[in-house]
Amino acid sequence: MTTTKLNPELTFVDAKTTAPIAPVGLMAREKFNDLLHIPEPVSLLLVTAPAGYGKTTSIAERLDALEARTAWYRLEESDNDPGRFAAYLARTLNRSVAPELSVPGRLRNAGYDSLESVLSDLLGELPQEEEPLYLVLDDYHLISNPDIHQAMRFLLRHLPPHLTLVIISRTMPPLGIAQLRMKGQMTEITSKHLALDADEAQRYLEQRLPFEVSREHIERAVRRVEGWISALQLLSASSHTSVEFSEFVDQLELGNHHIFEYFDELVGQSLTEQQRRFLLRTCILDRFNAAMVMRVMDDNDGQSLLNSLLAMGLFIMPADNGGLWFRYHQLFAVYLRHLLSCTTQENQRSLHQRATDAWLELNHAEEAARHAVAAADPERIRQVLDEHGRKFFTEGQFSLLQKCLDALPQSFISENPTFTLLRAWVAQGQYKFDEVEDWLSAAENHLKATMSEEQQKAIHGEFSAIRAQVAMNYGNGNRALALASEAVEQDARYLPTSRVAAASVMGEALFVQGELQDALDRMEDTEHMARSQYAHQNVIWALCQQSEISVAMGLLQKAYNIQEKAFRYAEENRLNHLPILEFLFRIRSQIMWEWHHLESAERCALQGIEILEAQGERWFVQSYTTLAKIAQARGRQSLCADYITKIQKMLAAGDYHLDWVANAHATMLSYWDAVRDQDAIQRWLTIAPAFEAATATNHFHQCNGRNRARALMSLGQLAQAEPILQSLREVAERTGLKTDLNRNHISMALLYWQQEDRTQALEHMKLALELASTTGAVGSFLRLGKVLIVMLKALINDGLIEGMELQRAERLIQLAQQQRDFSRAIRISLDEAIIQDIIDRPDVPELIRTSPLTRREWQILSLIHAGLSNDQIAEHLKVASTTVKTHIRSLYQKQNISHRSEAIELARDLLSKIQGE
Ligand SMILES: Nc1ncnc2c1ncn2[C@@H]1O[C@H](COP(=O)(O)OP(=O)(O)OP(=O)(O)O)[C@@H](O)[C@H]1O
Repeated sequence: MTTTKLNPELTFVDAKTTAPIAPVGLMAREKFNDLLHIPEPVSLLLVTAPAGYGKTTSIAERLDALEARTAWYRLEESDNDPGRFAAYLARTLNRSVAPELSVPGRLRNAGYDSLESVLSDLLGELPQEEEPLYLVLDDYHLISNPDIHQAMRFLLRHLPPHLTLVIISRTMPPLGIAQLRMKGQMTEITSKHLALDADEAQRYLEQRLPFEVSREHIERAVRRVEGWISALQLLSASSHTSVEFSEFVDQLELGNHHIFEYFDELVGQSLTEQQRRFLLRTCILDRFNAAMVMRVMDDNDGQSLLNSLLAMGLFIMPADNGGLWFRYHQLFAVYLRHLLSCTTQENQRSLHQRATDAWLELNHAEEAARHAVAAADPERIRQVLDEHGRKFFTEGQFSLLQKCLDALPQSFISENPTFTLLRAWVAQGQYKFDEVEDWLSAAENHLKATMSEEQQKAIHGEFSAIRAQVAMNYGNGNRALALASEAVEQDARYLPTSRVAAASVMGEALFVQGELQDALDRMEDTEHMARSQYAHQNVIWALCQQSEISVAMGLLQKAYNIQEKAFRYAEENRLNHLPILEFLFRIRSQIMWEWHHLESAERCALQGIEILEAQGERWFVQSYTTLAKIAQARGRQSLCADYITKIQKMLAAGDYHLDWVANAHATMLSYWDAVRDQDAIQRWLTIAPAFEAATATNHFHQCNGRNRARALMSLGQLAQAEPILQSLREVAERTGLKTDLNRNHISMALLYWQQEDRTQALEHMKLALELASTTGAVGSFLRLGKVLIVMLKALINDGLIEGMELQRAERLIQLAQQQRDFSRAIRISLDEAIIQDIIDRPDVPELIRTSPLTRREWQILSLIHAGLSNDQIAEHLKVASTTVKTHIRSLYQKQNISHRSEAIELARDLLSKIQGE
């Protein structure tokens, strides 16, 4: 404790003892209410996070919003002087809560011997009220004087119950935090809490950006900046269009000049040589602890080195719950790696080699593999793969495996059956089927000379499993079944999951051939085999396949339950980061879309994107397809258009399975139909995948066929569409593809409606509604747009449905009314059912009731509204132009109309009442 007397001569700066001024566009952060508004006030509220994380602003905003009594003291370096510290502390209490304090006067005159005696007097003089008081010490990391720390510890020991000390700091203050934490006397707010989540970021950005940004881009931005508000501020100030926005976000991975400058200032000159070396050497690591630091730094006291860095308040974040592992903030890591690349002081390759060895010593194979790859060190890669390659595979670490295998010389692979199998499976997973065969043949040639016949037979069996998978992907079910049956008989010697894989292919082949029950049984067996081998990837895959088969059978609830099982398995085995999980999220989002739970569908699609982010955009086709469907269902045209453009580009650039392609095409066609882009539909027809009714024994061939029919329907070529739908229906009925049957009936209802065959249209709609009782389909109905309302109303008015179907129809009408269409013109026709509905409404214009129109006049009104000329109307109704004119005259007279525009207005008004627009 200091011995000099504390009686400073000061001219006070008022801003230091005033709460900060709120920035323009201050965003409320209600999520802190629970932490701040606790019934029993704690002694210490500790707010720690790196610079610019919103510590000061958030706490000021919340304390103000909660109308808490506060005293602020904003610290600077110069406040390390105890006299100055005491004077400002007394002043802030004096100004904010206790105008009668004698301490400031005594400090000025006689002075005090110690900070503790100042604090004792202050505590004694504070009003003893019950109302909570928050004493905020902002920027406490600037305090380095041990006397002040000691005084604060004294204060914490003697705080009255109504007083909470709020410490805002970039570093952990040395105030005996561990004890307070154990005693439950403190609340902590860290970067984890301060980081903006996607909802907050959306609110924050929407306020600042003059253009619309998709949720997907917002989530990506939040992930890249880890919710760091200052980076989001920079992002919003730097982007003027949504394209600039996403470019800025993408660029962050490579580095951003402004952010580098910010870090330059932050790190500044304050580093010792050893600390600098520490930063450069550890920035290549995804995470580190004291032991790791010791190894990469060749230092025998890793802990104290780590502590000295943590005390600097840099962007070092906790990487586990135990507080032993740390990592750099992603943007800070990019900055440090940039510095590393600009220096010759360190040899990056040897850093990575050292890291490989260190991780292997700690038995962290994945990290070891990543560093061995970064070091481009084949021997080390071989070592990692020898020990852990199979585990990477069963766990589904395909992209890591690929990187390892890419870095190995070809000969390393062909001489090793396990490496060859890994290589070939990875290639097949990336749809590089030709490469699969190349790898397998190369190994067979090589191994012929060195292996016994018995060994070769074993290898052949395992190779057959992968050849079966390739045959499957080429759509050759029979060959796949033959090869898989061979493989399933063979014990797996080189890759433990070969038999599981073969069993899975058999299930898939049966599925594709429309043998749904057998396929399901097979996939259940596969799941059990995979479980017994802890082959996580295969377990999830088998469950996803079971879910897909159940969807095909029309059992969407069952499919949902199977997905739940898969999610549980993933959670129990901590697999949430595995790429295969994207498959699970994707099929979950498809069910959610069908059930019209658009928010959940969107959430799942976005989670899929997050999981596959590191693998590259090529894999987002399916997620983008779902997002486009959701955008369409929400009537968000430009967003939907963006996704459609992206999907088109991706399909043009890559080779995808028909399942993905057909699904994407369905969405593209639906979009073009909604915006009436007939040229696009026409063009699509010229390049559309071939369709053969005989092969439509699975959902993707069914979807592909339906796409063709829907395209023809959009172009008015109804007669050509009809036989396609008929054949799809027949195959779906025969094989039990209930979901497809449901969708086929919906399409057929539309087809016959367009052909003005009301009876057939309604019959198919009725069948579709009946099937929907088990499928729960909603999305497929709503895709029809507003015409659905007319058909359903006709069904109801004609008394053709009752019970469950009636209820479903009413619900669908409601949803279709709420749905926003892209097209400005309302496209439904004034069918009898709709006309009746209009006449029955209390809010229709009087003349509609008093001078009723004939059926023909209604038809003509509808066609005028659709934008047809008199000649076109005559042609459409197959009557003479003069007849049309006569009807129009009568219609105008009855409704007291003199211009065509008034007729259009009248029709729009009437239809809008029915459609909910
Ligand atoms: N709730 C909010 N609404 C609007 N802007 C905010 C909000 N929170 C923080 N900001 C802005 O973010 C930036 C950083 O906030 P702030 O200064 O509070 O961070 P900090 O963590 O206290 O930083 P430092 O450690 O540098 O003191 C500021 O420009 C601030 O205006």
